Amino acid sequence: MEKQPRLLASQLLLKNRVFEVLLNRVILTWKEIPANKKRVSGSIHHPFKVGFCFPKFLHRGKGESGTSHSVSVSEILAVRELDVDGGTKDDGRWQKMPQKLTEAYPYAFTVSYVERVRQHRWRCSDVTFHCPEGALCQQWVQTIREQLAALTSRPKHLLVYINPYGGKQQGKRIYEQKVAPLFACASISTDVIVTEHANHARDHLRTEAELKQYDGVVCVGGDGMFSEIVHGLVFRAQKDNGVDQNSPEEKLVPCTLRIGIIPAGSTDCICYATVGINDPVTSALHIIVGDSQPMDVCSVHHNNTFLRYSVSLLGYGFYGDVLADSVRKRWMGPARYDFSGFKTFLTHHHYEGVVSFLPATDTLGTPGDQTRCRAGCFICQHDGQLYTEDSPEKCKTAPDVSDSENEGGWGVIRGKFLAINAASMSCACPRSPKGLSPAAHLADGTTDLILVRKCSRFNFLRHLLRHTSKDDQFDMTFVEVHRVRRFRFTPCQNDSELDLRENGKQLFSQICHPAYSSWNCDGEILPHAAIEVGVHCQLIKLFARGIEEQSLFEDLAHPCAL
Ligand SMILES: CCCCCCCCCCCCC/C=C/[C@@H](O)[C@H](COP(=O)(O)O)NC(C)=O
Ligand SMILES: Nc1ncnc2c1ncn2[C@@H]1O[C@H](COP(=O)(O)OP(=O)(O)O)[C@@H](O)[C@H]1O
Ligand SMILES: [Ca+2]
Repeated sequence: MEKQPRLLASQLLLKNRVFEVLLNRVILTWKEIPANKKRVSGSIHHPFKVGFCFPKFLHRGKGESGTSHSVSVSEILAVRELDVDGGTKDDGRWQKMPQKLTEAYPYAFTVSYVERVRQHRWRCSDVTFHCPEGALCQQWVQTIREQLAALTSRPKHLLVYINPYGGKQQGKRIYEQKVAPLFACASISTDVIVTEHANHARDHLRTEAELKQYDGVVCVGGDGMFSEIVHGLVFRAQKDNGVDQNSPEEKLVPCTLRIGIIPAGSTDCICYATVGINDPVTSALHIIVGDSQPMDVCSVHHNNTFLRYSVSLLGYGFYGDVLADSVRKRWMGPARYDFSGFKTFLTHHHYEGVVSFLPATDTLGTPGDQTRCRAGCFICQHDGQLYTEDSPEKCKTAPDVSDSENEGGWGVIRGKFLAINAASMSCACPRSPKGLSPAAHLADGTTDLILVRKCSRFNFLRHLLRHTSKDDQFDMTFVEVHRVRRFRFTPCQNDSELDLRENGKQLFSQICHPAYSSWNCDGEILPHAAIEVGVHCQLIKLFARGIEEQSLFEDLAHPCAL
């Protein structure tokens, strides 16, 4: 690999120890100089001469050197000059010989950067380097600033919506205390709107917001609030491009503005599944460094009329009933889902209907894969397509699409279901870290259709519990899963119920066993049970990068090992 040209190299003071500090186009490194190799030690003679020289790395071998740190330039948040003790800092001339090491380094600058701590959590760390000369200090600050200015993917101006009532009603406090200071540190300017009612953010984005001036939209809230932002932005993109949302077959125009999620809701599965953790500071840092993660969006129609978009879960039966029951219990906060979940489990209703679906036969992955959608996912980079122009030989073992009996053909399944779930991403969340469909992809243009047929309470409990353990929740006789591009659902009444009704026991039947459930669409109840769903590959983009592999971020945390 070609070596990156050096931009700056100096010996600077950090916490009273001398470090070799090096900046090239991609990385800032600082490495302690062992006492025996220091050119400057406790008694100082010519501390200023070290400034502009370009010394070789003094030590490469292990054990010989002191501590060494590196940070990728793309993960530096800001740099600022520090106003250190003015006593020794005058017009550039020295009044007297400095007695202490620190006196010989009277200028300083601080670099704020992303530090990875455990479990995908990011923090903002500061390191302050002391310089012997003001000019050198300024040169460092200016060079790093120029490097940061050249990073074009970073947002400069953001539109922020805060739902003050999401989750535990902490949205405003979380933004003001944890996020706003970081945006200010990174010189990001913001226009902040605290929502006053449901759909405030959606309607503002649909009509009023002057989107051209922004580099992104930030959503402080939960999955429901994120859904509002998606609806506003997707509607706006279609309106501006003359696309009719009501046509289920229409190809939608992608949104150009990226969306950042500061988690402050109840489930926060979209944040969790795209970042790996629900942590406001981590999310703010992903926004600042200008990450980009494309995501699929499902459109939901009823009788050729547009109903809603879904990004995470479309659930009929169990998850629909949980949501319907929890709506009136919002006062309980996030615990409402546990309460309603338990209650719905006990009622154990099943629903009859017909599911028809267009299988995604030409994709690289399957729902049973052990591989996971992670940062830089290979499958998502190819839009989930099996054949790409640049790699026709890549997938020789895959079935020949033209021979497949499913080509253009729809599968049809009629049955009695406890749950019908369509997960267009894993839906990982703190409740289920692997999610509803662990192998689903964020941006492959498909959704995983999970059909849970009528079974005993005991078996359904086993299935639910497997969402929280290593065991495969799909490996059960009453569960099947299909990776699909489109699907339809038509409810129908159970024959046995019709019999009951004909026998004049309607009331009993309706109370004990309602014919219809409702669809939970990213936390919203849909007004119709009969729906048609299509996946729109990579319709939106998030300020995220997907979940980082543990080993990858360990390497990045110690890039000297690379
Ligand atoms: C007995 C043990 C049961 C464990 C089952 C664990 C499965 C959990 C899978 C949850 C998948 C959640 C998908 C996300 C849905 C959100 O869009 C929605 C709305 O979230 P919000 O209120 O806006 O944060 N939340 C719910 C629970 O429907
Ligand atoms: N100011 C507001 N007052 C009442 N409801 C709001 C307000 N702003 C947003 N909402 C709605 O609150 C619902 C829940 O918000 P969300 O942030 O997802 O929290 P949670 O995860 O707790 O459900 C969303 O459907 C959103 O439309
Ligand atoms: Ca997908």
